[in-house]
Amino acid sequence: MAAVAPTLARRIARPGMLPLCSRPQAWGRAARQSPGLPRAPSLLLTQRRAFSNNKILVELDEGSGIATMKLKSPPVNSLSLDFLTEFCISLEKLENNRGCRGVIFTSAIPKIFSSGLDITEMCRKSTEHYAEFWRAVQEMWLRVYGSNMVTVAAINGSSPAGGCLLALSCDYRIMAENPKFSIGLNEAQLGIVAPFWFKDTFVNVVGHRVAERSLQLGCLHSAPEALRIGLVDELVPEEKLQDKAAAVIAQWLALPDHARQLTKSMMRKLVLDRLVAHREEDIQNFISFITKESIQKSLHMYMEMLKKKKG
Ligand SMILES: CC/C=C\CCC/C=C/C(=O)SCCNC(=O)CCNC(=O)[C@H](O)C(C)(C)COP(=O)(O)OP(=O)(O)OC[C@H]1O[C@@H](n2cnc3c(N)ncnc32)[C@H](O)[C@@H]1OP(=O)(O)O
Repeated sequence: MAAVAPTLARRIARPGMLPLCSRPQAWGRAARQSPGLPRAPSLLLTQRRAFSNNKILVELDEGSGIATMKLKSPPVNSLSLDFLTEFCISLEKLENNRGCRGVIFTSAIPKIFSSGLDITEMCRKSTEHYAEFWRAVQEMWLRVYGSNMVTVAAINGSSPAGGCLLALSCDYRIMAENPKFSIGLNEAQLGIVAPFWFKDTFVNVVGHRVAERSLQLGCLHSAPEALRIGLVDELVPEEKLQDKAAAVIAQWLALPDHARQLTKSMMRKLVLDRLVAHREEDIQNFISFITKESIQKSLHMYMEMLKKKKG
């Protein structure tokens, strides 16, 4: 894993290279193993494979074909460049493993699913750094939103902004029914703007009106409210979250893979293609926005506010 990471990091970062996700993902790929094929009962019970790098723990149950990607980057699972690189490597490994047909994303950090993009990656850095970071953010979204596998977010904590985007990019969202946990695209509260593909993903889940209001106000919705507006699909007690997520994936995998995958592609292709077609422009747009002095000040003030809240 350590030997692969720098290569992939470079591939994500180099503007001249074909983006990894320009390869067909949810479309044009051979279907995975068809459902309903008998599996040896012993496999169902025993075969588990785990691999881990620094920030993500991956466990694959070979009997069911369901993997769990546990985010474990203390203190708050912020999406740093290193984290995003590891995330994409882990997901690519699963995507290339024909024995894996579904993934659960969850957190190993109590009370926090992900705190969103690492704000320090957006403060006082070089243009080259911003380009590399933003390409990695795009890559994460392209890979999850375009995945051939069934993807479920088991949201066991708060999930603002980029963390919410990760959940929104899945096929299904289950949240722990703790009213203290919140989720939403709160970028406006930081004085920044959710990019068009964050917005498109949000609109595709909750509809235009709810998305517009929530985005303009930078809302963080409590778990019950998230359920009410359709931002998450169901709430369950935290201790039942993982079992429920696996049960949902099994249900989705009961359908023929090719039909599910082509349908997913049909629903998502337009939005995915829009970013793929405008990837470099989107990076330049991010750079010109984030390097504005007023934006840097806003981010600085927000970080100070987080620190004060703590003290
Ligand atoms: C053209 C387009 C331009 C721009 C688009 C950019 C899109 C941006 C998307 C984003 O995702 S921006 C990030 C938004 N995230 C947030 O607003 C979350 C902020 N964090 C919190 O609300 C809380 O930290 C919490 C996640 C609810 C956890 O609270 P808790 O009380 O448990 O921890 P604490 O606040 O003390 O934080 C611990 C530690 O972690 C630091 N931290 C928190 N979040 C981030 C983050 N996103 N990035 C970097 N660092 C983060 C926090 O400052 C503390 O640090 P310290 O221990 O050094 O004080």
